[in-house]
Amino acid sequence: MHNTSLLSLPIFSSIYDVQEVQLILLNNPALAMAGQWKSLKNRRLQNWGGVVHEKGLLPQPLPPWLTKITQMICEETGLFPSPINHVLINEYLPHQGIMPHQDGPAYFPVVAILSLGSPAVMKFSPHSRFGEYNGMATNSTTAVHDTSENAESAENKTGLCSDEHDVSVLLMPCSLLIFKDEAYSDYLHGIEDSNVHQLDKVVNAFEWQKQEGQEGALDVACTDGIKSLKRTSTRVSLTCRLVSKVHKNLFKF
Ligand SMILES: O=C(O)CCC(=O)C(=O)O
Ligand SMILES: [Fe+2]
Repeated sequence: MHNTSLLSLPIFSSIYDVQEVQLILLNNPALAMAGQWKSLKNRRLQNWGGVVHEKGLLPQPLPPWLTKITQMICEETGLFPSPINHVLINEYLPHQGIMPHQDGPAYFPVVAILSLGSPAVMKFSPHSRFGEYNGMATNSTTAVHDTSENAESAENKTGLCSDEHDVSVLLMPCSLLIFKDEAYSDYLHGIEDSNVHQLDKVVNAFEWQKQEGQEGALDVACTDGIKSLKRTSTRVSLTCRLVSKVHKNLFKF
């Protein structure tokens, strides 16, 4: 994919402050309850809204403290044809991330990620090049997943080839990232397992530049002219999506 196509990607169509939401969430006991978390190799996960299968969702109602947020996202963005019905909460320690992956086919192709806590950088890499470089069909070489958990077992191939078409986004606390269209279908997204994230390809550098020198600004280091974000505390994210096909009964699949 060419740079022009990358520039026209509507992946940052809505980034706005949701400080009120952070207050609701960080005061919510469900987030603190150990029993709600599933520990994965490199992060912890809470699954809300039911079980996602390839053919649809076996639903469970979202709790009111989550629908408050998902309704707000639907209303503000106008991008979801029906209410968001599935939310994953991921928790990352400073050295943790999520492998490059593509979200599964069960989801409506618009993703809203609310970031809380420590900032981090998410990288979008075109996955057509995985096919080119590895001589395999694109879909079989990417970590397409339904629940985020399968991303753990996928092989990370980002080191194999040029990253000139990669695009990175700084995920600031209390921001909402929406990605859709080509960003959903033609790109993998991931967060590096490192407590230092490079800022040189970040498209929304103004987000941290406007805070430079101020109290509470990002912890940025500069080595050989390259600026990097130092991750020092936990990040929590809410990945909000819509599974269009909802099954009331497992046996009707
Ligand atoms: O934590 C994030 O920002 C990304 C999570 C994600 O990509 C996913 O749950 O599919
Ligand atoms: Fe994802």
